[in-house]
Amino acid sequence: MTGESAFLSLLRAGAADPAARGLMDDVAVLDVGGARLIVTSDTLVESVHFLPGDPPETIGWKLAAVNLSDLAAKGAKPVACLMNYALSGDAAWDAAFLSGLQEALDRYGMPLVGGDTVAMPAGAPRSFSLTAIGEATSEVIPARSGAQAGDILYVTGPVGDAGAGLTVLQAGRDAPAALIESYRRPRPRVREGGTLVSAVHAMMDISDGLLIDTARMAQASGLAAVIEHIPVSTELAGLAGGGIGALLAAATAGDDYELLFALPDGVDPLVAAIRVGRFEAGEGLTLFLDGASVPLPPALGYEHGT
Ligand SMILES: Nc1ncnc2c1ncn2[C@@H]1O[C@H](COP(=O)(O)OP(=O)(O)O)[C@@H](O)[C@H]1O
Ligand SMILES: Cc1ncc(C[n+]2csc(CCOP(=O)(O)OP(=O)(O)O)c2C)c(N)n1
Ligand SMILES: [Mg+2]
Repeated sequence: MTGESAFLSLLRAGAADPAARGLMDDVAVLDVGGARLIVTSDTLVESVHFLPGDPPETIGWKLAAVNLSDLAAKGAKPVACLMNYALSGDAAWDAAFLSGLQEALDRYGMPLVGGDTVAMPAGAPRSFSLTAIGEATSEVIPARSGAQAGDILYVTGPVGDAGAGLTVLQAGRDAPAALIESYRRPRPRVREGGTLVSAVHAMMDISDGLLIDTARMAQASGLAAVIEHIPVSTELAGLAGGGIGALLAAATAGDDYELLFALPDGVDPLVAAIRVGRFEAGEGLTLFLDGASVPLPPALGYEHGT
């Protein structure tokens, strides 16, 4: 057994506590003393989630942002966080990391209240984890599994900018600053999640790619999903064009941190959102662009260990 999804299947077999939501959601939901806490944890690893040469401020920012994005996907209000930090061996680097982290924590109102610090063996890649705690803002906390046949699927913004930013950085080429910024400093949609939470049937964030995350929402909801539009920014279209290869790259690169949500047909999203598809009875994911069926790419998105 290799790979993230196979390992998660093993974990799911033992995830009986309702707080775990079957390990099929972005977060755990804990009922504690009448309050409902939303808890999530994500890790960033050098050369896996960020480039060794990325500015340390941006890595600190990103560690907070990817966790805040999971809170946003449940409409949760950030409460506090804990960080597990591996010293980089360079005090100035560590201080710069913390300044970027603090900027994000201040921006989104999520104080750091604890954690742990270690040193790694020489030569080990940098690695950092953060556990974010939020407070539910709605009676029903949207899961990935609540989409209904006939629902319309939306995203809160275009996809593929971060993936393109990574590609140009890896190639050492020049790129529009907006693409690099999307890769290094994702903006979690905390405000939008709070607005959407009471209206949506299902919601999650897009970390691994529009196609794979839509397929996950469809599977969790016991439905088929049809993607009819892959929205890209003008910066990305200017760099990569609007051909099918560029669109599929944008829909599978991941690192988008936009919200993906299902709303009943005819309901106004109330936030800036782009319609990308719909749910219907059945199972699986299909792509239908410009009136023509498009074969799915071999990889629908990012999966660790594959
Ligand atoms: N090592 C682990 N131990 C326990 N639960 C895990 C582990 N890795 C992932 N999960 C759980 O599996 C589910 C899916 O994880 P993931 O795809 O990483 O979610 P997300 O993209 O929202 O971070 C979540 O409920 C997460 O908490
Ligand atoms: C250097 C580098 N290579 C590749 C990627 C692409 N990438 C790595 S992990 C990932 C998915 C998101 O990370 P993950 O740990 O799966 O977060 P989660 O889905 O658990 O929120 C993507 C798109 C990257 N961000 N940086
Ligand atoms: Mg995760």
